[in-house]
Amino acid sequence: MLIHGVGAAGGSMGAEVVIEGLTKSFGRQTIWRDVTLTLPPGEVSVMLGPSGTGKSVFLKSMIGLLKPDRGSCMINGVDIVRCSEHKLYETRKLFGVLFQDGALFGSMNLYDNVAFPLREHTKKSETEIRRIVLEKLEMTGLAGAEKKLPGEISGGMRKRAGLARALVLDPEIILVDEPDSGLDPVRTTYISQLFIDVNAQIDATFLIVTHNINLARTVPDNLGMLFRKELVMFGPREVLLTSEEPVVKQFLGGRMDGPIGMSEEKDTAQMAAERAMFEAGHHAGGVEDVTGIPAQMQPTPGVPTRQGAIRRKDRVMKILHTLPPAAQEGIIESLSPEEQRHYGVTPRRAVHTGSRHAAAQTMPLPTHHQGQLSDEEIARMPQSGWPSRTETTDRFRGPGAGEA
Ligand SMILES: Nc1ncnc2c1ncn2[C@@H]1O[C@H](COP(=O)(O)OP(=O)(O)OP(=O)(O)O)[C@@H](O)[C@H]1O
Repeated sequence: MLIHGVGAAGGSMGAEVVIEGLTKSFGRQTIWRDVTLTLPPGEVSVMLGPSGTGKSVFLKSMIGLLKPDRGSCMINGVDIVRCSEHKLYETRKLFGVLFQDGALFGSMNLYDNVAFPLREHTKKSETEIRRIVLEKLEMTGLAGAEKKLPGEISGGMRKRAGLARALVLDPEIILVDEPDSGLDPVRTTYISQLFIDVNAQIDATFLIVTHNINLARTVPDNLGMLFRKELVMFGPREVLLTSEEPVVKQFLGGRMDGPIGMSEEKDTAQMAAERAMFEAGHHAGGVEDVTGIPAQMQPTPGVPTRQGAIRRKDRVMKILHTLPPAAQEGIIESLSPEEQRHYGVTPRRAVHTGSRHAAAQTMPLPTHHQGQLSDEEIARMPQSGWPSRTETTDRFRGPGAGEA
């Protein structure tokens, strides 16, 4: 998607979202409990989870459309769970939300749909509104489609129009509910590329909830997973993509072999019976040979560098020693030789095989490191070797393990 007329990422950076001990039930049914995680500013995070685990409820709780029973969700010093109606109204303006079908008004053309929040929430003149609407339509590849009604365009276009509308109030946080629903894999990749490009242009914090494994493996900086009413894990993408946690492994492989069953979770007897079947040779489905950490999607050439990705490098290097060995290795391998020197780390494997490294070799290397840590800060970073597997995986297990 070509992006014209939009400058380098400027203005404010995305907001950090700090969620602690968040619990939500409807009557006696607990949806999830004790969810603790931090969405780092300007980074892209994906929340995975089998159907019905409450991913949509989670998004709605973040914008105060649903009231959690316990816990807090802090954004710029405001707790969405407990703040006044007035504060909630103000804080909601920081969010851009892209609902599954774009949630457009069927009787309004795209121009009026995208202009709607500006007319509703600002006192801007129609001239100013026109400038903003056309800019956002251009950004989302919809220039020229202003007069179309939602019913006259494809599902992918409706989603992009929903995104254009989510962008008009300059959001600091963008929430996306199942962007791939109803889209083919190619269109899903295009919309993913658009998220990365928009993130690079406006540096907003993204949270995308999805079932889509491809998207989860290639788009975000951070991955989380909800299962059995809890946040199983949340952390840098490399942690989940190399995780041995059965539910994470099963989900990312799209396999039948594991704790997730046909409708909800399996009981022990069913799991054992199925295990025997898979061991006897029945194919568990999914993509078992696609494991490890694929290259992350990058902004389209010509689009500014992602400030969130730059900050993330320093952030993950600071917590590197707390991560499981396979994740550490993945992170170190994702750095250019210059960055490895800058952070004082070396890849463990001297000889690489596989497509990821081959791809990395053909990419132009940055001419200077992209992190922002001073030499002194790097000197103070714990580089105490490789921690033991048990020590580190425990940190990424269970609801208490939410720090990104
Ligand atoms: N307003 C509500 N009142 C009562 N129960 C609700 C309400 N909203 C959602 N639920 C219940 O919460 C659970 C989680 O729903 P949610 O839509 O968040 O799941 P999800 O993970 O987004 O699923 P999917 O991937 O299928 O969209 C479901 O059992 C649903 O019935």
